[in-house]
Amino acid sequence: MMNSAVRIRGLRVVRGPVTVLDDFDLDIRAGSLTGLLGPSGSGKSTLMRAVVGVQKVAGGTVDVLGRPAGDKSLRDRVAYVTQAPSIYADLTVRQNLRYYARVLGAPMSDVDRAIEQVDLGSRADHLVGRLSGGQESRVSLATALLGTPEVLVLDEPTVGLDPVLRVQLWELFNRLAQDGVTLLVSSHVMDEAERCERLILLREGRLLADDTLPALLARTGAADAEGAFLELVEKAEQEVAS
Ligand SMILES: Nc1ncnc2c1ncn2[C@@H]1O[C@H](COP(=O)(O)OP(=O)(O)OP(=O)(O)O)[C@@H](O)[C@H]1O
Repeated sequence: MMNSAVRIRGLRVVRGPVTVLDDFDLDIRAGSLTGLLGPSGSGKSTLMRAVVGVQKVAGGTVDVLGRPAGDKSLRDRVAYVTQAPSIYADLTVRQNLRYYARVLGAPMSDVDRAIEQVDLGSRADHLVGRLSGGQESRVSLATALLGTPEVLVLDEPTVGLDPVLRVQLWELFNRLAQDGVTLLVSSHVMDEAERCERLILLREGRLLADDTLPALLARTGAADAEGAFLELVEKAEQEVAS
């Protein structure tokens, strides 16, 4: 049996007038790097919110590390970075991280390690308010690396980053997974699929595919993730029409 870090069964989420997820099942293996891909509005953030336990759900179960999502015992075992950075513009990078380390009860020695991991060593004493958007989102990411979270849920962490930095971050995610961390990382950039061990393709709250990139390409005959996605969308639409 798979050693699941995340186990979702029959999840139903309704936001306003929209049923975003319905009868949704998913297992994420412990120590894996899973890419959650799909167009804007497909339900990626909603799914991530459910995994970290901040989303009101209308039905089904979400278990993380064997506990219900959002359970108190998961507080320092699961880290979540949203698209909106929750860091202080009037503090330096290091001051922000020291603050979060204190809040989380993480050792102060984690601060410099996390700053190095996101490649912000040369900016450690700069005010966050004076950083670029990409640098700012890396400070957010660094806060999630404090302590030793077993599950990292990252909502579009590479948005606004240049290609070199994006590659570096995906390398970091892969290294963390090799060290046993379970990562769920969303993106609407299909070519990021190449960097994940496993892909989840979402469209309108439906799981279009849950596979490795090579398997997905073989199955669809497409040359890349974007082509595979379009192929699967077309197939799904034909099924609905027939
Ligand atoms: N606060 C909200 N109230 C009502 N509906 C919402 C709310 N937030 C999101 N939705 C709806 O839920 C659906 C899924 O949104 P979600 O943010 O999960 O998508 P996403 O794939 O993460 O998109 P993006 O890449 O743009 O962040 C969309 O139809 C959206 O309009």
